[in-house]
Amino acid sequence: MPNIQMTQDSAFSPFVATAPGKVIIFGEHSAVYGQPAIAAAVSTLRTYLLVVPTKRQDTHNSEIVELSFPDIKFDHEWTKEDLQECANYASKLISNASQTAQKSIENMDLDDTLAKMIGELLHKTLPDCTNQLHHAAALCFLYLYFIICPKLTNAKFILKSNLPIGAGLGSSASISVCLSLAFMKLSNDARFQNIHTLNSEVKDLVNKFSLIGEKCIHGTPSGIDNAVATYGNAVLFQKLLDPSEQQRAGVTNKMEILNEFPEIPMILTNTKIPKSTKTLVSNVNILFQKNPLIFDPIFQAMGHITNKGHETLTNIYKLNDENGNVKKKTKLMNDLLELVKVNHGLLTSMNVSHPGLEKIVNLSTELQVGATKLTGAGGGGCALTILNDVGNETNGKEALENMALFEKTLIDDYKYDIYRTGLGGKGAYLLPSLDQSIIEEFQSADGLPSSILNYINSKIV
Ligand SMILES: Nc1ncnc2c1ncn2[C@@H]1O[C@H](COP(=O)(O)OP(=O)(O)O)[C@@H](O)[C@H]1O
Ligand SMILES: C[C@@](O)(CCOP(=O)(O)O)CC(=O)O
Ligand SMILES: [Mg+2]
Repeated sequence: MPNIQMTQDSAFSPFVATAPGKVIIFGEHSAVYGQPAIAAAVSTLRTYLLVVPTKRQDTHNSEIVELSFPDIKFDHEWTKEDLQECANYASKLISNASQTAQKSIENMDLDDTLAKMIGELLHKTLPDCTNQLHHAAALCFLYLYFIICPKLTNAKFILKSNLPIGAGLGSSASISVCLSLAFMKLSNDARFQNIHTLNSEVKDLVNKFSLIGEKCIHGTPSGIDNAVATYGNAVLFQKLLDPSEQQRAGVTNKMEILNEFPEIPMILTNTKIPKSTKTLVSNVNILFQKNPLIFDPIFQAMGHITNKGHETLTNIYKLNDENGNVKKKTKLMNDLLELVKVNHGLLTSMNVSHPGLEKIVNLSTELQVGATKLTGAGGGGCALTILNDVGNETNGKEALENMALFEKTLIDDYKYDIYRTGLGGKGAYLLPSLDQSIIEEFQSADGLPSSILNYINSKIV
């Protein structure tokens, strides 16, 4: 580790970038194969990135870039010399991109040479790094750094999240969005000058850069997670696979913000069984390559579930809005639960469930509290239980007792965590100025104390 001294004055004021996690309601995995999927932001579970100027240099008077990722116990700093070769290559890449039909770097695919050069840089500067979590996070950080502001030094990036990591709630996308926003703010590129307004143009850029970050972490993302982390709310999303269709539409995916999205009673359960999206997505691809005639129809069926689910959710919203009749609502909720069950069954058929997830599925069936599906990549992580419409005429005392028993069993017997959180809400956000006391507390506190969360969240409007 370099011996650090204090030097010149700061070049920018500390700021925070934040982005939420997400829950996929219908269509994980099939989304990667161009099928529609529905997801919603979980705006209470977010990643927060504090960026501060460092005013430090190492013993050879080299400026540095520092990263502090305490959630995964990963700290590192690179000197300007460490970063120089990749920065030179990336600067050429950025300038070449502006002369192509795509016009700018965020429209280009992941550059294999740059990714390889960063791999070598990591091998040289972190020779003992065998931790996959560290490696993926460092690759995402450095790739976005090089393609957005490769000349930046004297900055420290402190990233903390109250989202469970690797649990299917989109922590990778939320960090990609925070890093993209932060690097865009620190870049001198004229295209990012309106960044504070976070208007739709800026959000479109954040969405594109964060998709590149997701590619660094798990290879072939559909783009739904970073879209929700960027735009917030609930979205109906479809990746366009056919280049001619992309060209016709002028975009690489179709996305509709769902303004008619009802509040649905649900519980999220985190099994705490670790999983890697990269591995699960690649395992599904192996199955698909081997038997496309079997798996393509499964993906298509999941697409139909999403469309039917969209229609059902919209009808529930309309009924709620009109204070509509209970019988109709019960029927619609039953339709929704049916779709949840089929979606989970299809995910199981592509081998992305886990015995720890099946325990939740079985318990919710046994106690008749609702229907459960895995959410996110599966293989562990979280399950989403959509609950019966408690409170209607068919649900009395017994239903409430079963609900209590469901939660108690999950927590006390299975040792799982549960979240009772609403869906939707604010997407990416930038806080350009902060009280000094918050900056200090953010850096020194273990995790994210409520004083920090309350302060930052109260400013997200
Ligand atoms: N708070 C965090 N700090 C550092 N890295 C993080 C953080 N959250 C997510 N990551 C990165 O994202 C990866 C997890 O992404 P992924 O496997 O897609 O799971 P998910 O997106 O479901 O949480 C981790 O391996 C790590 O590299
Ligand atoms: C499996 C997938 O559909 C969702 C992955 O979500 P997560 O990383 O498990 O939160 C992949 C994707 O859509 O990019
Ligand atoms: Mg992820």
